[in-house]
Amino acid sequence: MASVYTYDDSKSLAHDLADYILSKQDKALEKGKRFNIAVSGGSLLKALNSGLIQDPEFQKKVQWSHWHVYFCDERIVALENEDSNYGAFKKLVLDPLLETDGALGPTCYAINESLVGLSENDRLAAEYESLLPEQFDLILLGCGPDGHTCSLFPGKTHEYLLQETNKRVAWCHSSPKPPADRITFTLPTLQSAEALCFVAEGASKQPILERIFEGHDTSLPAGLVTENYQSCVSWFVDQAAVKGVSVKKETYSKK
Ligand SMILES: O=C1O[C@H](COP(=O)(O)O)[C@@H](O)[C@H](O)[C@H]1O
Repeated sequence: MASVYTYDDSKSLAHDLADYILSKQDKALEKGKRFNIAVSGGSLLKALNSGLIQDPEFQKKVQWSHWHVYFCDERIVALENEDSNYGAFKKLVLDPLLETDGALGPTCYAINESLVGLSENDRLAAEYESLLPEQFDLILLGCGPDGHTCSLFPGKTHEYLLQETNKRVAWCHSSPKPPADRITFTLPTLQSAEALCFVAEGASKQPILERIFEGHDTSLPAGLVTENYQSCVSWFVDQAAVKGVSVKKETYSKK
């Protein structure tokens, strides 16, 4: 079963999330020199800023120079565009890190910006796929109010993304949430990860979490991932996101 950890406020959620991420970092570095992590965009990044950058307990424990950071999905826009997930990660994690004394940053894998706007989106996805490690130690996921995760959207129009069995990264066109063109990890990439971790906060997520946890709704990509890969899935949520939802809430224990 997926683990669901619930918090009263964003700060304590971010604290335990950072602890969880570091337990995966340490486990990966016991085996080798790299921590292969993929991050999503959106609200998750604020939690990373709070837990990994601002929280004094963790600042010194993050071994950034061993981190290899990939993006679960990316909007096909210039990296400086305000819609870029890399751009948002830079603003909330990389730039603040520069202000931290002596900290070496992670290695980040962004899309090939020179292909943006050239109608070469399949190539852009394939190039990004060629950068991926064989397996991720951890993939950090968001969940949109419509139940999307990465840029895997619910509904017939985007079913082709969930049906993808060969490609590890696919081009998502006509995204219901702008911008329209994106690339996204596919289910095989998520399935092969050591650990998958969702973060969802706020009352706007409650109706969809009810469908995921109570309804076990696999028509929603976030629900499908939760149901199919249960044992390696964790959710960090706040009270507002699961208000009135019947789900077994666990207490996170420090690893
Ligand atoms: O469009 C996207 O949305 C999801 C969810 O974002 P949130 O702000 O509702 O948490 C995000 O995980 C994904 O990376 C992003 O491209």
